[in-house]
Amino acid sequence: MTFIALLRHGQSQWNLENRFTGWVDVDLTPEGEAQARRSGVLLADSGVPFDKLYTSVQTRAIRTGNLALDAAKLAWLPVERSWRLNERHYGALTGLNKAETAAKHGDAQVTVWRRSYDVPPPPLDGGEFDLSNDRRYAGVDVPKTESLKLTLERVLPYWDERIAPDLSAGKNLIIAAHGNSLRAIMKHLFGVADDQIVHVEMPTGNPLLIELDASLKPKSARYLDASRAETLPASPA
Ligand SMILES: O=C(O)[C@H](O)COP(=O)(O)O
Repeated sequence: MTFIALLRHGQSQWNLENRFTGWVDVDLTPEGEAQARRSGVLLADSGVPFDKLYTSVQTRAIRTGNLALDAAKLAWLPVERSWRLNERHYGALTGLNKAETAAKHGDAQVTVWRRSYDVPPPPLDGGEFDLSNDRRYAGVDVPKTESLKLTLERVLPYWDERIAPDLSAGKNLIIAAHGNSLRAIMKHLFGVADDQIVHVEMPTGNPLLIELDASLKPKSARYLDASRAETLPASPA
């Protein structure tokens, strides 16, 4: 049996301020750092011998992974990072306050932008949150906006080429990433229907430990901090 732990970064400064973040490189709050350390203790307590950490190239996920590994006494684990595990790009919503945006455009529209499968927010048109010249993205066609579908379409090649082969080889993995890149992975793993993914949420800093069978289908799944768990997809495919 093989295990994968999906770990959304701990609370970030813009989680705290309730702002759309996406690809902006916002750091953890002290509470987020504590959640990351606590995640490491929970991962160690699970008894799973983890072999490798995957992260995005965003500071909040990188630091969450590092703090969790430190707390689990696993700072020696190999780490691989990819922009393909980045948060979904929030387009022109980036930087805006979520409650103010709902007051302006209505809750229904904001739910479509935040949780629908294939409706991207309006595109970002330059400005301070345009990261196309950030050297960490050299050679990457930095998106101007992404739906969850577009996010899954750029996560999946990395899953197929790097992550799935490790799992098939029997490696137990931790993926430290983001609410929506991890929702994309959950959709893929659990076979969640397009119109049901709206109901899937992932809490910050709470590892979701999934046991996979030989064909990489979930056999069981549980949040390691049960007191902050979200509902899991109804029936694993
Ligand atoms: O990018 C963000 O704003 C958050 O990390 C995820 O936000 P969401 O819950 O609005 O998808």
